[in-house]
Amino acid sequence: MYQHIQVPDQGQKITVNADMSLNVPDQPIVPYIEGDGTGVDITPVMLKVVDAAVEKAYGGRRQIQWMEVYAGEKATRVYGPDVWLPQETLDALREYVVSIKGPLTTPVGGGIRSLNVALRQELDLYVCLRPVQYFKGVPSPLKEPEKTNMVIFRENSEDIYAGIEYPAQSDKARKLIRFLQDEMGVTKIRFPETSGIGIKPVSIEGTERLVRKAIQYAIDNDKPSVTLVHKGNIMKYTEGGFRDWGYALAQKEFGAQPIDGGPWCQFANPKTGRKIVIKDSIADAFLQQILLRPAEYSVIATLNLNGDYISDALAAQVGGIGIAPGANLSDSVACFEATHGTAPKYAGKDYVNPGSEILSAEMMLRHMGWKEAADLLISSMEQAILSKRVTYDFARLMEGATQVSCSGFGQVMIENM
Ligand SMILES: NC(=O)C1=CN([C@@H]2O[C@H](COP(=O)(O)OP(=O)(O)OC[C@H]3O[C@@H](n4cnc5c(N)ncnc54)[C@H](OP(=O)(O)O)[C@@H]3O)[C@@H](O)[C@H]2O)C=CC1
Ligand SMILES: O=C(O)CCC(=O)C(=O)O
Ligand SMILES: [Mg+2]
Repeated sequence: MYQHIQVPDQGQKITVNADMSLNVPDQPIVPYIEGDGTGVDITPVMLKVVDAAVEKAYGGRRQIQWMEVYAGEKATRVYGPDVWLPQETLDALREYVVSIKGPLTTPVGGGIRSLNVALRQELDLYVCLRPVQYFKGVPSPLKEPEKTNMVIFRENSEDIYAGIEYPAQSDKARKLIRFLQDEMGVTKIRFPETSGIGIKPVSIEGTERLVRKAIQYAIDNDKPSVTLVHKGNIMKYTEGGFRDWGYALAQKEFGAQPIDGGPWCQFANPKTGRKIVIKDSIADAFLQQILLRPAEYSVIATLNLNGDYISDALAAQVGGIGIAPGANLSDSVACFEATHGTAPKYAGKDYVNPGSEILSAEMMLRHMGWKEAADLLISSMEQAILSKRVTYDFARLMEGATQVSCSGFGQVMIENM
């Protein structure tokens, strides 16, 4: 029994088998978080468009029973002023296995820590999976945007996102700095009296489980390469560790052999026989190469902060974060969410592109094995874009476009199913 979550009368839970495959009933109960800011605009549109696709694909035989759960500002209205991420929200997301969320606001500087990060950490959703793919007709700053076709595996549970940091001039910052100076012989904190300080944990286990998923994805989807993106020349034992442990895992678990003495290595895809190259790139160079030579990159495995930057940069190459979907995954639980945030200046205006959250739902349907409904979301979005009835973000860059609202774009998609 929940305090504020209303479990739908109809429908059943999705369950997980011992081999981590899913049992998906025809009427699964799927929790959703509306989200802050533009969440109030895009989430209702996503629900409506997904319902229409499921109805069209299965003619009433299948239907999602949506169950609202609360986080962020809405949670504080439902549960009380300081309750941002209620325990029963976490319980429900775990218990119902597959869920979707709108964006949640995190203040800069002080205030609450990120609820998005907290959710990933509490549920150990260690993979942030963000596919970046071009839709025909989308305006892009690149001449050949179709050459950008990558899938980001961003480590979601550690790195500087662990939130171990202390404000400048606080007792804890002073204590930690004194410890570093007195016990660890550190002399290079330039202004010790006024430094805020943060800690960046990166582990062998955390790296291995992420890189394993990235390589398995390359095998399952017949991809030519996995690139480990890091800044290991500077952060040798965290980002450099990630690179070394990633290569070691590829050799140990997938039988990869060094190319020309390494460190790049390769193995034959056991499903197709085609070779998969494991390579690495230093993050700053990588950010220029994805613009200049995007076709050379396919699956990307990277740490939390790099993955955050790279996600938005790659999204821009194929038309922006209006159509950038994502998933947060553990071995059993999945919570889907857009790459973008709450875009507060547009909140409540029925204005922004709901495409990222709809495409996140497309990933969710595919994860559930509801391929026909997922395919309908893709084809109807393609049609909507080709007909140039698009939201402001595309309309301002397209010639001859008709600008539609957030809900209007949902309606155009439904008409195209
Ligand atoms: N997973 C999550 O819940 C995330 C939450 N956040 C949080 O969101 C808040 C705002 O962050 P901010 O840095 O402004 O980043 P946002 O991603 O919210 O917005 C940045 C810009 O991206 C464009 N954009 C965002 N959403 C859409 C959309 N649906 N359709 C079209 N364009 C869009 C807009 O560009 P333009 O101005 O050009 O129109 C917007 O100004 C912060 O509190 C941040 O912490 C951020 C990222 C992820
Ligand atoms: O948690 C936040 O507020 C921002 C997170 C973010 O930018 C991301 O996950 O891409
Ligand atoms: Mg981000």
